[in-house]
Amino acid sequence: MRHPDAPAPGEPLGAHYDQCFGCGHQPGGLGLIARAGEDVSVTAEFTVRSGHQGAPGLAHGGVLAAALDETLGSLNWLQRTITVTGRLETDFVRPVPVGTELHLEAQVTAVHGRKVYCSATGRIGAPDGPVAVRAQALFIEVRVDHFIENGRAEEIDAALTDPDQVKVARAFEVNP
Ligand SMILES: CCCCCCCCCCCC(=O)SCCNC(=O)CCNC(=O)[C@H](O)C(C)(C)COP(=O)(O)OP(=O)(O)OC[C@H]1O[C@@H](n2cnc3c(N)ncnc32)[C@H](O)[C@@H]1OP(=O)(O)O
Repeated sequence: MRHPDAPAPGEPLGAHYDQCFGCGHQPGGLGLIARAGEDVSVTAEFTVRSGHQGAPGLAHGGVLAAALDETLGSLNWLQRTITVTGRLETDFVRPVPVGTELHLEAQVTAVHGRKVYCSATGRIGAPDGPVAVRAQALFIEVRVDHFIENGRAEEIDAALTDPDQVKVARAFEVNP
C-alpha cells in the first residue's frame, strides 16, 4: 500500500545508498534514475554503456536483470518499508544494444505479510518503446538489522555514521 508520506508522483527518488551498483554513483554502475509513480509504482531510466556488454555491442543479461531488480527495489520508497529481493524471474524479450536508453516501470501487485509481489518492464528508447525485458519478483520485508548483521563491518560503520544514510534509512522505515 502507498504510504501517506510517499514521494509525490514524478518526484525523483535519489539513491538509497551512494555506493549502490544500481542507483549510486559507482563509476561502473548503472546510474539508474528512478521517480515515484501513481499508486505503488515507479519509473526509471538507465543508459546501456560499453562496460555493460555481454555479447559485442549488446547489454549483458545480468546487467538488465540488475536494472529490473533496482527498479523493483525502488518501490521501497513508496511503501516506506525495507524489502530485499527473494525471487526474481526475468524474461529477455529482445536484445538491447549499447547506447540504448532503457525505460523501466515497476509496480506492486500484491502484499501478504512480509511478502511483496511486484512486476517490472523495460522498454527500448521510450516509455512506450518495444518491450525488451520483463520481471516478476517477490521481495521480502526486513528490518534495518538485516544489513547491520550481514554487511561487511567497514561499510556498515561508515553508513551508520553518515547522516545522509541515516536519513535515507528513516525514509524507508518508520521506526528504525
Ligand atoms: C538503509 C536502506 C537500505 C535499503 C536497501 C534496499 C536494497 C534494494 C536493492 C535492490 C534489491 C536487491 O538487490 S536486494 C539484495 C539481493 N537479495 C538478498 O540479498 C536477499 C538474500 N536473502 C535473504 O536475506 C533471506 O532469504 C530473506 C530476507 C529474503 C528471507 O529470509 P527470512 O527473513 O528468514 O524469511 P523466510 O522466513 O525465509 O521467508 C519469508 C517468507 O517469504 C518466502 N520466501 C522467501 N524467499 C523466497 C523465495 N526465494 N521464493 C519464494 N518464497 C520465498 C518464505 O517461504 C516465507 O513465506 P511464508 O512462510 O511467510 O508464507
